[in-house]
Amino acid sequence: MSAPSQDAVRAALAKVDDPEIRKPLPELGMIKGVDISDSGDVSIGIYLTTASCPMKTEIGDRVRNAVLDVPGVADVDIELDVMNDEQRTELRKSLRGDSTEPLIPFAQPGNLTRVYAVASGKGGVGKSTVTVNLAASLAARGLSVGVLDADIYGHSVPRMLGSTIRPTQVEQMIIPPVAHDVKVISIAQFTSGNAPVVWRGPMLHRALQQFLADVFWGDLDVLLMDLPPGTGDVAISIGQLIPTAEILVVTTPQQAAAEVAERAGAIALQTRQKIAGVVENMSWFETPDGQRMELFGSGGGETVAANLTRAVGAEVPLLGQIPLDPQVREDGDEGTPIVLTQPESAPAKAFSSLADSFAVRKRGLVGMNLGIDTTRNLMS
Ligand SMILES: Nc1ncnc2c1ncn2[C@@H]1O[C@H](COP(=O)(O)OP(=O)(O)OP(=O)(O)O)[C@@H](O)[C@H]1O
Repeated sequence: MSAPSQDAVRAALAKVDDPEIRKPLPELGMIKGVDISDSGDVSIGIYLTTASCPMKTEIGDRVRNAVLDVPGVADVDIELDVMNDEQRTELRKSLRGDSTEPLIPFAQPGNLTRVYAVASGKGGVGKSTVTVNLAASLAARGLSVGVLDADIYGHSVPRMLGSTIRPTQVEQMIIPPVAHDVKVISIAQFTSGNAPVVWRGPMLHRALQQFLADVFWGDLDVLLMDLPPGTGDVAISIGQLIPTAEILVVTTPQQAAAEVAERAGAIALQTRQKIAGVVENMSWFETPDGQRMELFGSGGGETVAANLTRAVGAEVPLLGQIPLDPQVREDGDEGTPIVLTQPESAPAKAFSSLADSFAVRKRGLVGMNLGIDTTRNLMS
C-alpha cells in the first residue's frame, strides 16, 4: 500500500480534540508538523501548552490512534514540544478574544449556560454528592457540564469526581481538568495538600470572580456551583456575580434540617434569584426485604418546598428524593459517582430523574465567543 498523503493525515488530526479544551488540535495551533516517509512511517510534532501538561500522554495516545487508522500508515512517532509565549498568546486570544476586561461569560446578555448554585442550610446533608451525581448524569446525556466547587472551606468535589490533576494555566487563562466528562474547578486545586482556607468575604468574592472569569469554561450547557453550607458571603457573591443563577436547595427529611435549609433558600429573596427547586437527600434506607426505614424522619423536602413557595410567591417544586445507600458514599470516596457505576441502583435512578427534571437542552451555540481576556492572576 502506498504511503498516506499529508491531507489524509491532517484530516485525521482535525478530528482529534484536546482533552481539556475540547477543540481540535490543529485549530489550537498544537500541530507542529507532519512528516511522512515513503514506507508510511508518520512523525507528528505536537506543541503542548506547558511542559508539565498533565494531558501529554492522553494527547499523544489520541493522535497516535487517529493517525494509525489512516490507510497506508505503517507506524506513528510523536514528538512533543512546548509552545513559546507568542504561541500561547495566540491560543489564549483564539479562545477568549482580544478584550482585556475580565468578564464573567455567564453574566453576559445572551449567554445560554444554565447556572445552578447548589445550597444547603447545614453541612453534611449531601450537597456535594447531589452536585457531582447531577453533573455526571447530565454529562452522560451529552451535555457540556462544568462544576465550580465554591465550597471554599469544605471542598470535596474533585475527590468525589476522582479529579487529581491541577488545572493548566495559559497566561492568565485557566484550563479546567475534566473528570467523567465534567469540567472541574475547585479551590482544592490551588492549595497545597489539605491546607485549610481561611478567607474573609472580600477575598472569597474575588476568588469566585476569578474562577468564573479566568477559567476557560467553553460553551457550557450547565454550570453547577457547590456552595458552602449556610447563608454566607459566597451565596451573596454568586447573586451579585451571576444574577441569573438559580438556587437548588438540598436538605434531609429532618425537620430541624429543613428549617435551616429554608433560610439558605430564602437568601434568594435578598439576591432576587430564582429557586429552581428542592432536593431531599437521605430520604430513606431500603432494607434487603424492600422496607423503607426513614432514619432521618420524613417530610423535610416537602416542608422546605412549601415554605419557600410561600416566601417567594412562586412555585418551588420538590424535585427529587434520594435514598440513603452506603454505595453512594463508597462511590463518592472512590471518585466515581454512583450514577455512572451503578445506574440501575435506586439512588442512581433518583439522581437520574432529578437530572430529567432539569429538562436541559443542548445549547447549540458551537463557536459562539463567550470568553473574555483577563489580565489578572489567580489569587493575586
Ligand atoms: N444518599 C446518600 N447515601 C449515603 N451516603 C450519602 C448520601 N448522600 C451523601 N452521603 C455521604 O454523606 C457525607 C456528606 O455528604 P456531602 O459531602 O455530599 O455533604 P455536603 O452537604 O456537601 O457537606 P459539606 O457542605 O459539609 O461539604 C459524604 O460522606 C457522602 O458520601
